[in-house]
Amino acid sequence: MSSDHPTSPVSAGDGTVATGQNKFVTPDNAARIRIGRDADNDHVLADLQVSRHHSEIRRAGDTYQVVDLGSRNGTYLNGRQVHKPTVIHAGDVVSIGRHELLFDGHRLHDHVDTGPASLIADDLTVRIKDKVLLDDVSFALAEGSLLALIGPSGCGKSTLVKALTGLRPATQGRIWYGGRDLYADYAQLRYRLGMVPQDDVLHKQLKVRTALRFAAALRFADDVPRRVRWAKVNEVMETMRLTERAKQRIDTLSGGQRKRASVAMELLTEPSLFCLDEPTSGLDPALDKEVMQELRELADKGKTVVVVTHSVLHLDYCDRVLVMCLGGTMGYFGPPDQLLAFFDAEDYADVFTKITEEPERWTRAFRNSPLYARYVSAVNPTDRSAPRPALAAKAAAEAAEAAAAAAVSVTNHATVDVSEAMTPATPAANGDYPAPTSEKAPAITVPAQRSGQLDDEPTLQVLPTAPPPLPEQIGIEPTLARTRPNAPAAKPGQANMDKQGWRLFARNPSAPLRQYATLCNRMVRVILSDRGFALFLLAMPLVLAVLAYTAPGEHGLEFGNVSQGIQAQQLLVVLVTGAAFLGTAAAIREIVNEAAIYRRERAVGLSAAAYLSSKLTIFFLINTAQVALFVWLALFEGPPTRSLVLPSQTMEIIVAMVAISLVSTVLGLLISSLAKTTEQTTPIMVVLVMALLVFSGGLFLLEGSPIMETIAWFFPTRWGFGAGAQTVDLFGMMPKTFQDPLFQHTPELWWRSMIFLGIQLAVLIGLTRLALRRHEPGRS
Ligand SMILES: Nc1ncnc2c1ncn2[C@@H]1O[C@H](COP(=O)(O)OP(=O)(O)OP(=O)(O)O)[C@@H](O)[C@H]1O
Repeated sequence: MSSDHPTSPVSAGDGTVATGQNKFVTPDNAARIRIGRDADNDHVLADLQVSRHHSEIRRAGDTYQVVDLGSRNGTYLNGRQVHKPTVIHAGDVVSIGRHELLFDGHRLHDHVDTGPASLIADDLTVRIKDKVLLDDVSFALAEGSLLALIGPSGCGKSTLVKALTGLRPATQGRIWYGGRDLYADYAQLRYRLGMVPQDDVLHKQLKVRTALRFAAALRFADDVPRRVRWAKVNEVMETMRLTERAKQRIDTLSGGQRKRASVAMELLTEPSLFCLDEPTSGLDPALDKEVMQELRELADKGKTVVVVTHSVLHLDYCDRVLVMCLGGTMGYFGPPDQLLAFFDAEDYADVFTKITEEPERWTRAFRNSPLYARYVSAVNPTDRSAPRPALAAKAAAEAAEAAAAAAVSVTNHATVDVSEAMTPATPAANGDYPAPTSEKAPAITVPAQRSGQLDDEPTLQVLPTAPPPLPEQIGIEPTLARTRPNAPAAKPGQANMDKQGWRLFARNPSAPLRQYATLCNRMVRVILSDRGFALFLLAMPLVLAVLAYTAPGEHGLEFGNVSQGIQAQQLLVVLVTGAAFLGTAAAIREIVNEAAIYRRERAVGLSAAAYLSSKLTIFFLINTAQVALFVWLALFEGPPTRSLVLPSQTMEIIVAMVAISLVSTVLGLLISSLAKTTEQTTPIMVVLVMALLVFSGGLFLLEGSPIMETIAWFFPTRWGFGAGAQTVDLFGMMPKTFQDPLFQHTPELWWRSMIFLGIQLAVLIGLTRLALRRHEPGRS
């Protein structure tokens, strides 16, 4: 690219020119263009996912570099996040929020994705070990289409939705989203996808408005003011007709309202593609119809909507229906009004019977049908026999016209009707199904160009719209990626997710810190909203303290003779067990309970470190208070006679017990992130608390049994019990045959016990962070 490109005389005095919603800059010498949401940027992007000062394009000698300014949602170059100043080349696409800036060597052409995006599934196959869950599924959807996915239970509908949204990428095949490889560019494109899974992704204990406000705080750039976020929340509630329910708890909403709340949450980020997994399950027919109507409205507003449904009553609202057969194959893809004729069925029950009884036959029948040729092969990017070039040429001509028109009047998009691609198939030769009578003709939206001043532009500019699209970009064709040779492909079965982690934290600590504060706040609100759980947390230490008083003897942990030693040992066992129980009980369900929420929020930019830190902080505070109360009450009448390190004997015991409970909390969180269901956690907890008790060394002597002693090293109760025993000098009270050298009353041993607990804590936190990766989107 040349640096001697002429500078433009078209700018206003301040170097900016207003052009509709956008303005473009003509900086003198084009040394730098700052891009962001604030009005003081050279190029302003009105998008709540864009930070106030988001990125810069800087000149560096004869080249230009893109630099992220520590934005919350990142700057992407050809779909990969930019972590350091990176040189841009002609044809590169810099993406910021919903904006795509195409660099032509001199200028950046700004195209905003306001919704419409086409979708092509190309030969999607999902295998888990030897099992094929999805088998060669291919189809194309024009923007603004509504697709219903139907089929018998277990045929792979959810699997397909997970593949389409990158939650569990296909092990083979690709998805082209608006012409871009979804898996390769997933780190950036995931913000454009809306996904409403079967499980609710809002905390049901919260009120609708509160839950949506938290969702907005976690999704928008960290510097978006609260009033702007709240206004957006009000807007999406209005759109989904939830304003009257704003103060109602989500668990008191009807099924349909709950789904609307989930859709409202997704609308916050204005995604282009919406996938909903059984939003109508459990709803009565009226609500079912209502939800389908709403999805139709969304599609009419330009969103591409994919809905999994068991209900076939309202399929006529859809543009396309995909019938799946057991084994994950396609039994039908096409307009709803040709479906029954294709299956030669009277009703949908007949269709389900046929595909359940003879899935292979119907898979084959569809493969060989003109419907397949028309709706699948014709737009399948791998099928070179398809009549694509003609379509592309026609669309290219229309696009050129559209671009010329846009040169005069500035618009964000021009719409070119390429409905030919989507017109119904002609009747089959064998007359198996009738010719369609009516058909929506989805329009393919083409970015238009603002021109007029282009000839005299300065060296570096941002233009508010895109250049004339390449022919392949016009139809539902996956070729934008081909124009970007730098774009890395995704590995099979994976979607490219950039790791932000510490690098982002170092550049912009406010973003993850803001998330951390929001998550802590939300966790407290969720706990307080669940009165039963809050009372349980408060009652547990009281109940345990009462139980501690059932231990025989009146001397508590006082130093004394052998009989007092036995009493002290028994009381310490109660304290250690109580502390371990308090630690694990609350934490063990936490992550598995909200795994669906975590997965969804990770997909829209939640920091895993912020998430885990918030859990640790709140649980540590709760556990510390609980254990301190429990131990203080239990030792009210019998504190230890002497201490080792701290001035207060009781405090020293409390510190040891708190340490046990914190390590147990993290152990609970680790198990919670590994568990598949909440039900699994209860038996695991019972076994875990038993093991913590056995390996504490309080029930019987571990010394002298090397295997037991070695295993005990890995249990926090071993070191916590040891620290308590050292404080009370259990070694000094017990007869020789019951003396464990670990229990000697020395400060060195006490510190050693605490250091071991600290190491266990750190290791378990690391393991929990790793285990959380199981819930990451973009992994198979
Ligand atoms: N992680 C997995 N490992 C092995 N098999 C799996 C896994 N996930 C799903 N399956 C299997 O893949 C098949 C398709 O599952 P999927 O959930 O996609 O079906 P579905 O059509 O959505 O079913 P339903 O209508 O009952 O929700 C089922 O047989 C299921 O048991």
